[in-house]
Amino acid sequence: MSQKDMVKIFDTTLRDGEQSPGASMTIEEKLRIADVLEAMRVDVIEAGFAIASDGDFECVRKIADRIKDSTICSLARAALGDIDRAGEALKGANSGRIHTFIATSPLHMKYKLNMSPEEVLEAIHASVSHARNLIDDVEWSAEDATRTDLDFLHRCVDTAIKAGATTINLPDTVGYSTPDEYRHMFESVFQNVANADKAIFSTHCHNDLGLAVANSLAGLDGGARQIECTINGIGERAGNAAMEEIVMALRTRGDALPYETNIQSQEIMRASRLVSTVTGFTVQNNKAIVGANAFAHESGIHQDGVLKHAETYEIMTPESVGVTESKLTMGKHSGRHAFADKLEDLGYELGDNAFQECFKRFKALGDRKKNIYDEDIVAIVDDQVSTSSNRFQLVKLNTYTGSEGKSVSDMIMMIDGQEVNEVVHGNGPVDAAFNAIKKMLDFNPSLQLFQVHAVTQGTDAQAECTVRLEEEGRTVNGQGAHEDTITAAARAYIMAANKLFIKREKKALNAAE
Ligand SMILES: CC(=O)SCCNC(=O)CCNC(=O)[C@H](O)C(C)(C)COP(=O)(O)OP(=O)(O)OC[C@H]1O[C@@H](n2cnc3c(N)ncnc32)[C@H](O)[C@@H]1OP(=O)(O)O
Ligand SMILES: CC(C)C(=O)C(=O)O
Ligand SMILES: [Mg+2]
Repeated sequence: MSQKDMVKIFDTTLRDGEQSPGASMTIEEKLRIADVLEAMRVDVIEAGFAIASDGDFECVRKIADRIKDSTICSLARAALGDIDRAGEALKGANSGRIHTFIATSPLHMKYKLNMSPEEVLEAIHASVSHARNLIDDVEWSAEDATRTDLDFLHRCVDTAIKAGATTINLPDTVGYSTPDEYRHMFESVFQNVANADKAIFSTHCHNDLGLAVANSLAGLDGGARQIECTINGIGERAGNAAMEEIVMALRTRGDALPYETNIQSQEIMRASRLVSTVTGFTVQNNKAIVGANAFAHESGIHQDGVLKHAETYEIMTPESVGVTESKLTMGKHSGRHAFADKLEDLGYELGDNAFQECFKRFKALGDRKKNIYDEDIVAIVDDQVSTSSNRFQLVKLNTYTGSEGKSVSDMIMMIDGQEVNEVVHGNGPVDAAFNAIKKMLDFNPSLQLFQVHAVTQGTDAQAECTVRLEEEGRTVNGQGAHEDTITAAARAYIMAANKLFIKREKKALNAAE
């Protein structure tokens, strides 16, 4: 039997999440998100704030009619009209909840509500009792609980429970609290409110200081058994506690956090992508659990570790959150183990020398290029493999060019094991490079084709060049790849030259026989 306490997950992506500036969602989009939340087995879905608009009312109504496995909830101020509207929208729900709230901090009571503490207590009693007359499941929230005087908070909670609230939520509305303070607030309420055991207590933390998840978990230690959160942590200002972080913290650190949720964590990625698409809020790459880099490794030491045993650098499996597999991102920090693994994936089997040469070129490319794609590695390997045993090889090329005057090519080539250097002019950098090769090899074939394309996207993409040369009726093609287009062109030309010389030699041999 499990020793862990169950914690309800109350998702407010469709209510507090939608309060993020720019995150408005259509009814159809909200229905799609509600479907995914139900599939994740979220306990409570806060579908909207029914009084806010006819559209919000319709959203709550339609979600209540459609979703059968999760409790559907609507927010309502401490106002009878709000509560009636919420009750109306929830009529079709299998399991409905009215969530009514009022601010309890001195600041909010004085400046925003213009109400005395006694008036707020009366409003709590009136609103919760009214809601209980409409529905059995009533949640009451003390808005700005963390800046509320504790003695007054005890009285408010006591009043709400006496009036029939079944869930008591103590939000850190402005993300002001620290974990110790937040835990202590719950402990204080449990110690000072006689009937506290009659309700389930809930956390609702905002992320203004980046503490929303830590505070929510501290709330569990204080006795809360429901957490309010949103997918991707969206919500008012800096957002709410992120559901995926809470769920995976509880799952991964069950040893330190003895709580369980009903959430099907393999649905997390699907939910995250849907919310991101619908709201247009991209998830930052380094976002915990759902960021593009959450299961990606670029540095060689980490890649080596993950290849040998994933747990060296992964504290949860990618599959557990719905990611197919971890990603070994190839880049300048990668090492030989990861490069060998990538080559195997791409179907290459290289000998030792070719491997070392390709790895050297890959590292050099990594120094110049931000993202290295599979296509880049294929281009390097194909280029290297097809040129490594050739008589003529490019060692170094510098070109000097501009909008005026001739271009200059300063090239070193290896010709039959000897380095040869030429500095040659041309009409543009490619012409200068080709002239240098012609001079060093003392030949003058006709250029029939010169074609360049980018291997991947971006201005730092490698160029792949094709050159076709013709000499005395013999035609050959050469290819070359490099992040410097002129170098790629020179490599292609030299490859074609190698083929042409082989053909020449064959012809001479045939003639001699
Ligand atoms: C912490 C939170 O996330 S709270 C939820 C915040 N979400 C939203 O506000 C989104 C939806 N809101 C809305 O559509 C609108 O604000 C409505 C429909 C609720 C109200 O609109 P309006 O009647 O035009 O009022 P407005 O928004 O300008 O002001 C809010 C009023 O509600 C009062 N109020 C605020 N909270 C509460 C409360 N919990 N209980 C009772 N009254 C409240 C304010 O004091 C103010 O009253 P006043 O008009 O007497 O000064
Ligand atoms: C309405 C309440 C629960 C809220 O969103 C908050 O206090 O942040
Ligand atoms: Mg909130």
